[in-house]
Amino acid sequence: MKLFSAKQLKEADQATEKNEGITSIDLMERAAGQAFEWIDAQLKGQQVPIYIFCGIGNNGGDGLALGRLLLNKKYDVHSFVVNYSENRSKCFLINYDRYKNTSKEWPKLLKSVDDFPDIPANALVVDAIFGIGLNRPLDQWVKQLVIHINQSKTFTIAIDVPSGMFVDSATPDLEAVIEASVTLTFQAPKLPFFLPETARFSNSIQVLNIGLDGNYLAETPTKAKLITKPDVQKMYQPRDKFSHKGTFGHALIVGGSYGKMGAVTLAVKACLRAGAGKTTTYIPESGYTILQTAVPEAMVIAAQESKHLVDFSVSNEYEAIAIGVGLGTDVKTMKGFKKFLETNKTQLVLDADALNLLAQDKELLKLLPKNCVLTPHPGELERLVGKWKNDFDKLKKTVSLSKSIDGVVVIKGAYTITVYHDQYYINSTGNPGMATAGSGDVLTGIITGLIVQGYDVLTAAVFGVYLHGSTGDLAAQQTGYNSLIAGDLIDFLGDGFIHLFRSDNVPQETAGNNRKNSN
Ligand SMILES: NC(=O)C1=CN([C@@H]2O[C@H](COP(=O)(O)OP(=O)(O)OC[C@H]3O[C@@H](n4cnc5c(N)ncnc54)[C@H](O)[C@@H]3O)[C@@H](O)[C@H]2O)[C@H](O)CC1
Ligand SMILES: [K+]
Repeated sequence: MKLFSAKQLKEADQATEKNEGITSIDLMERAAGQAFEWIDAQLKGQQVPIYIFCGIGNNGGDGLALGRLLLNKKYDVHSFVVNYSENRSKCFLINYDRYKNTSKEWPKLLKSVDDFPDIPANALVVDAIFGIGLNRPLDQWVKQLVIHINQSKTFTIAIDVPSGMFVDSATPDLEAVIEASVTLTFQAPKLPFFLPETARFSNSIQVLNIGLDGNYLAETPTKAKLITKPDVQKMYQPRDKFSHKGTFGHALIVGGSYGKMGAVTLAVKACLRAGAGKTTTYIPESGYTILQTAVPEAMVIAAQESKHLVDFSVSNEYEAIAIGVGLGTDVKTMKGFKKFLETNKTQLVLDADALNLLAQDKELLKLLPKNCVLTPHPGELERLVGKWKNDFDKLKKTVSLSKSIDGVVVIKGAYTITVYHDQYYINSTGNPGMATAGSGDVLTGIITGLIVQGYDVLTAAVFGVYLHGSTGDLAAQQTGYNSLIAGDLIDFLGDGFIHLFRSDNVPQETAGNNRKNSN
């Protein structure tokens, strides 16, 4: 699903008006009508005081049109115009008149803190102060109004975006943003709904289709995409009946150190479950028995050194090498790692301590082969690219890193973002249960397993991240969040694949039953 910028949404707006022969006021009526339908379907006529705060632009116009529709359906509506400027938009003014013709009670004008109404605890608040047109910090008194609404702790519905949130750049003041209970957003979600600093303001997103021009939406490329099930269904490569294990590649997992062999165990198991034809691990000698016992399906090459890897001389028979899980950052390991990078030509997935070694000596980044995949969590990313000022700056820095290595960078988090050059692929699956030791090792294994099967690195990263998250969601239905452990992600990976082509409406019990049947 494409995430359009504010500028693109305005262009889509114009294309719709031109191609459908409608005016912007018709489009606003459509948007407000959709918001009305949604709210009416929840309230079903229930009488609660509805407090609508409208700005003076088109977001405010939406709010007034919505207020009129609610009044027509005999809801108890109280409207306020937040008079932050004299530059009222045309569509706002038309809806202002229409509102006055519907209601005996005119919207109350708010001009300063003194005008703020008390908001009853049982009120439903509608935030239509600012939408995608916000382009500078809020005036002090408008910020106070936002704080006043947030402090009311009432159920708050944001129209299009929570007011105060910037769509295409960093939100300058995180205290001046509406904390929406639900965000009714038009046509497509907006990028900051998924970024760590701002996601909490747009809890529970409902996308309302207002029928913007289909051609414009289809043909306009966006920097950011939200990756959902239909996107990954297209990525899946079905298996040929006459395929054999050689068809699906050979992966090498390099890592492990004394006390951290579990990381390699998890990665190699995940790699096999993701579908790699063959896997080999290259580990310090002390891990030999552990690996052979824990994963009989994997081959093991034990290095001479017992506790840390020092020498990384591996053959070039693999389609991809994952390096870093449980590796450690011993000085001798660093030396060997550098030597390995100087000669290696195989596709790489770099995680954990391999990223920490790269961060210790950034010159090593120049030795990476084209099209490698880096999977940092925010701490590892910061060590690689330096401190960022905000989420947009973080993306910018990650884009630079991706371009400089000509590879893929996966920023792990609640909404994992895969960055390739200046494209962002935002993942929509996963849950807080996955914040557990070893979860990242499993992801490394999945991505590597997909690459060796023939998925290109970008697809392997985007698809792998989605699968990792959806598998976590399926696992959590059985374990709950607290009890989910990384090994569960491996156990449920098969369900993750099967679920790709199953209806989303499968009840949780059915998913659970299927799992039991398959065991
Ligand atoms: N195509 C669509 O997506 C549709 C969008 N609709 C709604 O329209 C808004 C966007 O409306 P717009 O008038 O462009 O902007 P806002 O209402 O968000 O803001 C009003 C106006 O205020 C000025 N401004 C910006 N920052 C500040 C500030 N800090 N203080 C004071 N004034 C400020 C700026 O000039 C803005 O233009 C969209 O979100 C939807 O809700 C349509 O209804 C349907 C089609
Ligand atoms: K809003």
